[in-house]
Amino acid sequence: MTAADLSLADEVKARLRDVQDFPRPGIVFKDITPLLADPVLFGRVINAMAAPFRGQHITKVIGVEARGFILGAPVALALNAGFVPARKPGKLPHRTVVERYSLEYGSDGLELHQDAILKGERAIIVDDVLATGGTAEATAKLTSQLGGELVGFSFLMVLGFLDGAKRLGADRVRSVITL
Ligand SMILES: O=P(O)(O)OC[C@H]1O[C@H](OP(=O)(O)OP(=O)(O)O)[C@H](O)[C@@H]1O
Ligand SMILES: Nc1ncnc2[nH]cnc12
Repeated sequence: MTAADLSLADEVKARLRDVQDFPRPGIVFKDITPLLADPVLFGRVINAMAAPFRGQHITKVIGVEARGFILGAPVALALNAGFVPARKPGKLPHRTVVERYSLEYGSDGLELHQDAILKGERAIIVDDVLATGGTAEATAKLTSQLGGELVGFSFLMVLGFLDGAKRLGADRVRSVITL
């Protein structure tokens, strides 16, 4: 880690807002909206999330609804890759593949369009938070079902105490900060 990375991590940590007991009692919710409102910091975060995957011939970036859209679309542009939305059930209009999963505060489902990723395409998954890893694991399963080659995961933050990285394979997980 360089000195510049260290100061970015510190700035990101300083700009997150902790909201106690949201959306359930006992959860400390990491609110990224103060960071998104700062265009300079937002731009530096996107650059840092794309950096580990530059030169790796990524052709698709999959962003997970909803906060993963905000980060995933600019990361896709930074990597000169296409953007693929992984959406909550019933939102995508064309034929889909579906996975259900549980997360830190509930359970849900995700879908990809069947033609969103071609066989052998090199893809990464982008999201704001890695908590239990349920969401990212479901997205990885969808990518594999379509025949994509999942190169890795890029998160803004990893909640290290929840062990999600182990579930995904720690060597494939990159993040700007770990909490
Ligand atoms: O690692 P996990 O335990 O699966 O949790 C991480 C997921 O939880 C949040 O999404 P949420 O479903 O709350 O959706 P949102 O982005 O629409 O708020 C977050 O944006 C990740 O996608
Ligand atoms: N603690 C948390 N804060 C924000 N987003 C989350 N997604 C899962 N857990 C979260």
